[in-house]
Amino acid sequence: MATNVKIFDTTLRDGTQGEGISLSVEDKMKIARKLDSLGVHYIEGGWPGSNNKDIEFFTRVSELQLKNAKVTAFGSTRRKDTLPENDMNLNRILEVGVPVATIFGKSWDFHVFQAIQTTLEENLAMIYDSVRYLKSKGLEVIYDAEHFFDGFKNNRDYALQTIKKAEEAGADWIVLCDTNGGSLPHEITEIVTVVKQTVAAPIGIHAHNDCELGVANSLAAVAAGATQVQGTINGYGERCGNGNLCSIIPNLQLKMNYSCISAEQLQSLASVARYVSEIANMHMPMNQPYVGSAAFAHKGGIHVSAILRNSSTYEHITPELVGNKQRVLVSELAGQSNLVFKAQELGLDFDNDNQQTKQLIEQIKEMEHQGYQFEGADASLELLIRNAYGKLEEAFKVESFKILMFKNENQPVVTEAIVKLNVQGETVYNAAEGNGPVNALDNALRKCLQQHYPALQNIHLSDYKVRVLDEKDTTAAKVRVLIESTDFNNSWSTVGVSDNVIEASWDALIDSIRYALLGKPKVELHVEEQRERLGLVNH
Ligand SMILES: CC(=O)SCCNC(=O)CCNC(=O)[C@H](O)C(C)(C)COP(=O)(O)OP(=O)(O)OC[C@H]1O[C@@H](n2cnc3c(N)ncnc32)[C@H](O)[C@@H]1OP(=O)(O)O
Ligand SMILES: CC(=O)C(=O)O
Repeated sequence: MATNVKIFDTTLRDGTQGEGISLSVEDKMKIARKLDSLGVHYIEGGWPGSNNKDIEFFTRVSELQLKNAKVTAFGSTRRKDTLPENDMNLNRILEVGVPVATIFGKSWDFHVFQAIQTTLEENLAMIYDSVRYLKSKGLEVIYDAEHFFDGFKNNRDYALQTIKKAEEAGADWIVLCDTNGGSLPHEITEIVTVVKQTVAAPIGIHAHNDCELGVANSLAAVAAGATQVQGTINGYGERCGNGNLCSIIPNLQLKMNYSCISAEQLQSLASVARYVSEIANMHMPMNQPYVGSAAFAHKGGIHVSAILRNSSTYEHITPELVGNKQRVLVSELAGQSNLVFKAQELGLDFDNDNQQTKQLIEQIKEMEHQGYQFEGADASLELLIRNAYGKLEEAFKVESFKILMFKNENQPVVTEAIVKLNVQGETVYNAAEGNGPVNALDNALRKCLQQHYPALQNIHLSDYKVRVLDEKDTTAAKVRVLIESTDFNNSWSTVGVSDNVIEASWDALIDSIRYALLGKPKVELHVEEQRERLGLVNH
């Protein structure tokens, strides 16, 4: 039977020590609920001795009625030369009413002298007294041996004495911390093996990522006998972060045959990772292993050709096991197989030997050479594919557009756009103002189309990015514009390229609206409505 490994999540404590991350109480509550449904065993909610926000989280967390996780509060061992019952940090842990306390103490003699400036004996007493005090109050106590690996390398005997003190005082877990993240996997293996022979309490690992080894070191510790892993979602945390649970959990479970969470819970991993990144307002790297949007995205034509035959040729696991999915990108590196895959996704039927497919691939490669980028503009790509195979019914044709901008001194700039379209045989002409040229064009375009296509009112632009393609030409440089649009249920991206930023924006905008109108029938106006629109109604 698979050995159980307990997952201790410290996103809400060590995760918030990462630069740029600040979570409100409400954010912490939302993340705690997600972590609980993911099935982690411990949620470290914060340090009640540090701030009122964390205290409020602990007082409110019972509202969540968590099903799987125990909530734990963090703190340090008592201050030097005091009694534990007089120590504010320890008492705050008791006051917030958690069932589990996680306290850290010093294992590195260098830190005892330099950071807390006391004697080796007093540090041992601080560890013993603090664990004992919390145990005497009935709490489960997790003892985090800060800098254990550095301490072991510097003074092995003393480092081992510190954890023996914690065990003697009744600690339920001894967690070995690679606090500075400087250890290598083989060192972790050797040291955890020695610790296993020295203490009987269950061992945990808390590995920082400063050598990009947070995950590898956590796995090495488990292989050497640790049965608790502390880490964070997406690896957030102090400096370079903590061991990333989004990689540690699937590695333990899918590669090493340990059991952490259920197979069903594992399938929510990618969505938990994205959810936490949204709440933390941290960009999620697309190439993040297991859970990133590119973790199973195939770009090279050789790869796509093979995965069409068998996905395992270029995928180390089935993406759905962690709630992710396979994607195929089309770019200048594509072969015909990439297009065949895309076409199948769109429900279009064509094969490799088709002459049109070959021409379309050439067209895409040439356009990418000119500066287009289709892997970030799925909707423009779909329009191109549909057009090439005669499956694109155009809702409208553009006849012309014009932009006027004027500024009087001390007055804001006024921008007006005039757009002329042919909407299935009918010429439509409209003008609109906007807070810039792209906004004015968008408004005029909608005015032309809205009456025939009411669905447009639910569609808006959610992002607009401009990238200069050849900086050396400065203001005359070619630019690529990427527009993201949404109708609240779906979002799609389109691209335009030109040496005129307005034209590039217009092309991306037109693609966005065309895509939005795919498959939408034109609503015919009654004679009265047409007369009203043309201003021929007598009021
Ligand atoms: C490895 C880790 O990630 S540990 C967690 C680190 N996280 C944080 O520090 C975030 C929260 N911290 C805080 O809010 C504050 O630092 C507090 C409230 C804990 C302490 O604030 P202050 O009392 O102003 O102390 P300050 O932060 O300046 O210095 C740390 C103090 O803790 C003491 N200390 C450090 N580690 C320990 C320990 N394991 N046991 C006991 N005391 C400790 C230091 O000796 C120092 O006290 P001193 O100045 O009397 O020698
Ligand atoms: C306890 C902790 O956060 C560390 O040692 O890194």
